[in-house]
Amino acid sequence: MAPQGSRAPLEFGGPLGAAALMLLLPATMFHLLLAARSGPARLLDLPPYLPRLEALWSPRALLLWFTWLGLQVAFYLLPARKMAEGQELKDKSRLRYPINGFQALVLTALLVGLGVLVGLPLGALTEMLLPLAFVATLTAFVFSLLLYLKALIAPASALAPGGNSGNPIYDFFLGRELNPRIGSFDFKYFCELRPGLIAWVLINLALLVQEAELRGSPSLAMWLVNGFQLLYVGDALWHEEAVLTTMDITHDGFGFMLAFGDLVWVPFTYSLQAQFLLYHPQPLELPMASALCLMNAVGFYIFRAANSQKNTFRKNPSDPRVADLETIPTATGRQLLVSGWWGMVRHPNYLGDLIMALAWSLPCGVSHLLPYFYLLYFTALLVHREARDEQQCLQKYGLAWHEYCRRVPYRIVPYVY
Ligand SMILES: NC(=O)C1=CN([C@@H]2O[C@H](COP(=O)(O)OP(=O)(O)OC[C@H]3O[C@@H](n4cnc5c(N)ncnc54)[C@H](OP(=O)(O)O)[C@@H]3O)[C@@H](O)[C@H]2O)C=CC1
Ligand SMILES: CC(C)CCC[C@@H](C)[C@H]1CC=C2C3=C(CC[C@@]21C)[C@@]1(C)CC[C@H](O)C(C)(C)[C@@H]1CC3
Repeated sequence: MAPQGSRAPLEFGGPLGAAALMLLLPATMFHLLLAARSGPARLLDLPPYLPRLEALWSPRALLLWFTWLGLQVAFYLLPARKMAEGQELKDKSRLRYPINGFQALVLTALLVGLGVLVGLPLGALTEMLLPLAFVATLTAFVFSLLLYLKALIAPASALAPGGNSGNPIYDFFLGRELNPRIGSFDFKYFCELRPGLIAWVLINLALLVQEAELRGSPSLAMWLVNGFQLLYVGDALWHEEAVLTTMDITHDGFGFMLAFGDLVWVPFTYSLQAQFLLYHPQPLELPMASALCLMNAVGFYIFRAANSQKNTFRKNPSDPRVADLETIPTATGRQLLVSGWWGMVRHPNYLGDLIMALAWSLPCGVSHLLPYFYLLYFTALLVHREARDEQQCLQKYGLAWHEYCRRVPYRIVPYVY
């Protein structure tokens, strides 16, 4: 049952928008997978061909996918170096989460390395991307249905503010329960980082290995894309605790949007640049490669410094690294930073992330739009996310938020937006 009197305004275009997204997102992903391996590799053309069911359905892919999920569950259940507490919930309690995502990345790397040493054909994974994406999509639908049903028996205090409109399509998409768990196993926290992000870099690596098999050695562009994205994923898992304060964990329910986004969209579309490079090798000279390394480093520096500054401040405002920063008090007792990174624009971390997104696409040259899909999608996602966050902050902080917006007028790009 939805909690009475607490209906949140509908997001994502309501039930119609949610239904459209549930069709459009998988369709877009399959289009990208097919276009990347087609000769013309055109983002805006109709799909080069429609795959037959035999090309999509493979029991081997199903087995591989469930083995992958099982492996990551096993790594999640291993003893963690630290247990972190999440944000305070409606009933004033706090959930505890294991911090062992980076350990899962290292263990996966060791296992895959061992596999390759004994003859595992890692490059062959690139031939299975289509059936893997298909079984992963089916899994995401079934999983979201189970989450929806589980939420029917959850107490009102466990429900998310957004996904309880009473419309089944909308609630299925957005997710009804905030932190669905069985015992201490937290489904949303588990899915947010590990299976999708680690699969992303593993797919990238398989594409690099396949390129080496086809052409004798991996191209410089492929090395760059692999290196940049591995840094991003390694950083996310190293700073795993920070995910506990993102809106995905604190605000959004766990439904199709995040289940599909985390488990399917991330590994199969975020690896698009490496997929494109395998089928469309691009020349890249050393001076250009150095410039792209610099661009990625600048983006990463802004992204990491801004995120760490906010996390340090939220954990302990008197920490010497942030104690001198100027702040605005709010009625909630919390403060808002108005100097340092958060005094430049209201989302400096998004700016850094966008600069990195550009550095990941440029190694693919400028002859095709396809490798720029991530940059285009990500810009739209962050602009929309920024607007959602703004709404939530306005509700939380009221006048203090208005004051912050007056003092820091630009959202993401100084003097532009
Ligand atoms: N690669 C990808 O696909 C994606 C990456 N990201 C990345 O994830 C990271 C996290 O992003 P996201 O969860 O959207 O949001 P943020 O990390 O930007 O967090 C927003 C929250 O920060 C707090 N805040 C805002 N302004 C201030 C301030 N001036 N002083 C102190 N606290 C402030 C508010 O929460 P409160 O006050 O309650 O603490 C606000 O709700 C970003 O780096 C983003 O780029 C995000 C989405 C997708
Ligand atoms: C396509 C759908 C409409 C929306 C799906 C969105 C999801 C793919 C993203 C929502 C927030 C995300 C975050 C990351 C990955 C993408 C999703 C799941 C993130 C884990 C990437 C790595 C970063 O360092 C991070 C800050 C940990 C990110 C957190 C948010």
